[in-house]
Amino acid sequence: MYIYRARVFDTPTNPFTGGTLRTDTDVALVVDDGEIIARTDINSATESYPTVEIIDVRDGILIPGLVDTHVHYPQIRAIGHLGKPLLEWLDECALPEEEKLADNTYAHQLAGEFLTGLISSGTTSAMVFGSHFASAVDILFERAQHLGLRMTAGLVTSDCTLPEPLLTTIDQSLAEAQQLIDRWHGTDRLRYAVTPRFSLSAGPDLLAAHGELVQDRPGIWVTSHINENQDEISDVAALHPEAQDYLDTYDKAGLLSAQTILAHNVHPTERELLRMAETGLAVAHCPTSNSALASGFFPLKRHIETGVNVALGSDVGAGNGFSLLKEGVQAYFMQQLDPSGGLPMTAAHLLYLATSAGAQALQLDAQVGDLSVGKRFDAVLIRPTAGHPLDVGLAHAADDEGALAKIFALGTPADIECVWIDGQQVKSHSQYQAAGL
Ligand SMILES: Nc1nc2[nH]cnc2c(=O)[nH]1
Ligand SMILES: [Zn+2]
Repeated sequence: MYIYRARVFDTPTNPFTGGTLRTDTDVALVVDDGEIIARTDINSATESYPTVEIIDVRDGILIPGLVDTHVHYPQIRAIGHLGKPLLEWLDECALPEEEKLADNTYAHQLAGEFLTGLISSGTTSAMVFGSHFASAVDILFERAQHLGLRMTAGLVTSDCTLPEPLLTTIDQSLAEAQQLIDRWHGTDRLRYAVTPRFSLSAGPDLLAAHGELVQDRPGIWVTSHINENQDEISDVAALHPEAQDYLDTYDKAGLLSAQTILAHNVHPTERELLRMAETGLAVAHCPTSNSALASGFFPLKRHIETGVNVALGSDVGAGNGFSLLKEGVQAYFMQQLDPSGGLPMTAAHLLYLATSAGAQALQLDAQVGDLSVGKRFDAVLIRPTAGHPLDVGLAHAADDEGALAKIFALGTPADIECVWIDGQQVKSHSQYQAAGL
C-alpha cells in the first residue's frame, strides 16, 4: 500500500457535454493492491493509514495513464516516411515492413521496441493492430503480459489485394484466431480483437466468417480502418458492390457493436455516422496520421453532434510517434485549421480524449481513465527536467488549465518521469533499464 501525495489533473466528467477539468494541487491517493481506495487530503490519509509510506510527487503533475485506441505493432520502424498518400504509403512503406514479421526473431525485436514506445510515452492501455502472422501476435501478447499492459489485439487478416505473404484463407485465419483467443483472451489484462486489415483487403466472405466468430464468442473485440482516404473509399466500393457504403461492409458481416473500434473515419456519410451512433462503436481519431498522409480533416463536430464515441489513436507508423500528448495537440490544430469549421477545444478536451474517452471506447472505464476512488492506479507523472521548456512553461502557467495546455504543447516522453499500471511502476527514468523493456 502507498499514499501518493500529488498535484492531479483528470477528467471524470466529459467536457464535450459540459464536464470540466478536475484539478487538485495537493491530494493524497491511497493505493492498495493497485486500487485507489481513498482520495483525500494528506492529514486524513495519514490519520487513516498511519503506517503507510508516502510518495510525494508534488514536484510534478500526475495524470491518468494514456489510452491509445489505434496503434500498429509491426510499424514502429516505418514511422517518419513523408509525402505519400495512404495507398502508396501502404505499398512502399508499411507492408514491406509487415512482411518481415514472418520471422519470429524479428517479431521479438519489434515487440520490445513497440512496447517500449508505448510505455515511455505514458500509454497504459491500447487497442493494438497486430500482425498478419499468428506467431508474431503470440509474441506480442507474451511480452505485453510480462509488462502488464492493458492490451486488446489480434491477428490481422486479409485475403486479397495485398502482397501474397500477407494473405490468408478463411480456414487458416479462423484456426489461428481460435488458438490465440484460447491462449490470450481474458488472460490478465489481455483481450482478443478480430482485426480485418480493411475492407480493401478483406472480401465479404472473410469478413462474414470473422463476424460469425464474434457472434459465437461474445466479449471478443473488433477493430479495423474506415473512410480514411478518397481513393481507398472508391476502391472499397468497387470490391464490395453488395454494400451500400464502407461501414456497411462491416455491418453486413456482423462486425459492429459497442466492442468495435474503427480508425480514421475522416470522410463519413451522414448515414454512416447515424449507424455508428446506433451501434455504440467508437472511432479512433488519429490526427498526426491524417496530417502525414494528407487524409483530410476529421469531422469531430459531426461525430459529437451525432453521438458517435471518439477517442485518440497514434496510428504508428503513419502517425509520427507514440505520444498521445502530441496527438492531442495535433487534434486541436486540425480543428483550428479545418476550413469547413472545426470544433474549438480546450486542454480539458484533449486530456479527456487521451484518457477517459479511450477508456470508454475500450470499455475499461470502470477500471481506468481517471484517478477516482475505485479505479486502478494507471498513472503518468509529468516531471520535466529543470530549465527545460515544459518546466519553464509550467512555472509560468497562469492556472491549472494553462498548465495542462503547456503539457500538451510542450510535453514529450522525456518529460514523463514515471508510469504506473495497476499500481506497478513500469517506467521511471532511473529504473528504466531495470524494467526489462
Ligand atoms: N493508416 C493506415 N491505414 C490503413 N488502412 C489499412 N491498413 C492501414 C495502415 O496500416 N495504416
Ligand atoms: Zn491504422
